[in-house]
Amino acid sequence: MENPIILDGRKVAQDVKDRLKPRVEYLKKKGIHPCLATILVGNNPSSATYVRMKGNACERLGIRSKRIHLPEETSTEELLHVIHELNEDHSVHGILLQHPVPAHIDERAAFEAIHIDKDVDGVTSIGFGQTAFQFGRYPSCTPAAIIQILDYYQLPIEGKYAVVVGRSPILGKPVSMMLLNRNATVTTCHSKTKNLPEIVRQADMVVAAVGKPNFIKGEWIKDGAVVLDAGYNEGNIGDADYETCRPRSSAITPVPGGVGPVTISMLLKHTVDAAEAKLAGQTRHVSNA
Ligand SMILES: NC(=O)C1=CN([C@@H]2O[C@H](COP(=O)(O)OP(=O)(O)OC[C@H]3O[C@@H](n4cnc5c(N)ncnc54)[C@H](OP(=O)(O)O)[C@@H]3O)[C@@H](O)[C@H]2O)C=CC1
Ligand SMILES: Nc1nc(=O)c2c([nH]1)NC[C@@H]1CN(c3ccc(C(=O)N[C@@H](CCC(=O)O)C(=O)O)cc3)C=[N+]21
Repeated sequence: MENPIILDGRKVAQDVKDRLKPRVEYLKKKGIHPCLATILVGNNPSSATYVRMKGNACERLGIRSKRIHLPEETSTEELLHVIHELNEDHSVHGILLQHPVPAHIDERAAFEAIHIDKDVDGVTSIGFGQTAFQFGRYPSCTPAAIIQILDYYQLPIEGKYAVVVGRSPILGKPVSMMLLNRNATVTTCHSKTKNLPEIVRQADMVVAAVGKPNFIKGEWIKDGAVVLDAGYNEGNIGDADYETCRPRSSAITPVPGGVGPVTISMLLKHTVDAAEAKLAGQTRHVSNA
């Protein structure tokens, strides 16, 4: 392929945010100030950066951000307590617990503690199940971002063979479900997959969600495939080797400026959705508490 479409995540994110602005204004007029609580545990500098970016993006759009930073030595019980308090706090509409938390904490237990109405990042098992069954409100933000990019550029999903490399609970697994729900034929690969390059070579659409810099090679990419790189590694490096993948693809997300900014815009969208659901009084009917 001579001139692949460079899928401009900043443009997609701006479009999402522009459409949120009037909704935020309306909520405020009705006396509801949308609010996202972010929880950062420990001192991982890149996690701190992402959480700061999320909080700042909220505030730029007029969404309140309640930023909670807990020390590295926080116990699972202490973290659960903080989450329970946020569940009860009527001024908070969404809760984002930044992954990963320090290893001594039971991250799954912490995710599960988030009330389904406030699970704007689709991290609970109920949120995931609802995403898979197509009736839930908030899918995980990065998978939602990938779908948003495809739709913005009107790249068809139905009937395509999608290969997802990675199966984590908030990225590889849910994006596989979402692509399946859009009638793609999906293969999900992981660290025990044999012949990964051969599988990727069949794909019309490749989602890179591995967490290893430049892991997906250009030689694995079928001519004209669409490459969606969710990877975000030290030094702004994606999981797909951009220089070799780009010339073979028909469309590709760069890093930075691809999936990342759209992920943040989806988080804002889900927070506004949650505030609106509260205004409409819907949330009392859906509960995992
Ligand atoms: N842009 C954004 O908004 C976001 C970006 N990210 C980025 O996406 C990437 C993935 O994140 P995340 O899903 O949380 O990472 P995880 O580490 O949780 O998962 C990585 C997945 O990749 C698989 N994997 C590891 N090595 C190989 C291999 N050699 N061959 C095939 N599969 C392999 C693992 O397999 P197994 O299950 O067998 O261990 C696992 O399923 C990271 O770069 C992260 O920074 C993440 C979230 C949001
Ligand atoms: N519960 C949870 N949900 C997440 O969605 C989540 C998480 N935990 N843990 C960590 C990863 C990482 N992540 C990023 C989001 C945006 C950018 C982003 O916007 N990056 C900009 C660059 C920003 C810059 O560094 O200047 C870009 O790609 O253009 C990057 C990474 C979300 N994550």
